[in-house]
Amino acid sequence: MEIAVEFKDVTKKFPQGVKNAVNHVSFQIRAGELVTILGTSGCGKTTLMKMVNRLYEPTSGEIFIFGENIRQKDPVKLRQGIGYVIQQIGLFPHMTVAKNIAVVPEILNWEKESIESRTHELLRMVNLDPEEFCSRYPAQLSGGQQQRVGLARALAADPKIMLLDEPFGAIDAINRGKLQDELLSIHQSSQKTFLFVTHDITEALKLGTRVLIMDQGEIKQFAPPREIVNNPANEYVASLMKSVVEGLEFLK
Ligand SMILES: Nc1ncnc2c1ncn2[C@@H]1O[C@H](COP(=O)(O)OP(=O)(O)OP(=O)(O)O)[C@@H](O)[C@H]1O
Repeated sequence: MEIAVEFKDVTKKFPQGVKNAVNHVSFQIRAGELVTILGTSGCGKTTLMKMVNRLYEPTSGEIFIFGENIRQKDPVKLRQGIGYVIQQIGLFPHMTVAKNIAVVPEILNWEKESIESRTHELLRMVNLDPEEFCSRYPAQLSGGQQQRVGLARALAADPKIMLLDEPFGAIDAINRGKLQDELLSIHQSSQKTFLFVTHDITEALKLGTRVLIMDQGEIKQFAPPREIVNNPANEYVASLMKSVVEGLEFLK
């Protein structure tokens, strides 16, 4: 099986940081996996993710994407091939929904007709009617709709890898559940490799083909959800899983 993302002994220390934000981390992600990265606030999830598209550079260690050392790639070109969705969305406020989605295809000089048909296809994929939404501006959308457009924009140029950093963090529980289901079906139909950061244990277990659990910059377990639940590798993972069950204790 092809390896999409590989970290080899990667460490990141920020100049002001006392400890390493990411501490000697090694792992491999196979093409087509949806890996959720789970851990409490400050454990290094975002730092790990931002090294994949070179928003941060590792202090030491090497990162490979489809076998290529990303240090040898132009960061701008690298990012054009990697979709990126964050909680704060970052849609361009002065551009319509259609223009927002078309940003990368336009940079890549796609034909006008291809851009238009791709925009419509993507809006349908994230359950927004193109007729209704193409010409709206971000301020005229709900938070959940904005997040859907953010997802469509990240998918626009058909990247092989998608990075999602707490993309549904600010969405209410009902819409969050719907977006999770849509993400699962997009993942299943697209064959892309997804890395999805969350601090929500249920979300990590629901979405991940494998879950990468971090604590204090280190990997505590990297395994399929069922194995994490049935065979936690250590006390830390066991206590995380216990907290999910205990969260439902009040129902008794
Ligand atoms: N630019 C920075 N400069 C200095 N320290 C940083 C910087 N960014 C993050 N850190 C530190 O690195 C550690 C890991 O941060 P990171 O943002 O990766 O955590 P996280 O797991 O994504 O947390 P959260 O769930 O709260 O977003 C934290 O201790 C944080 O304070």
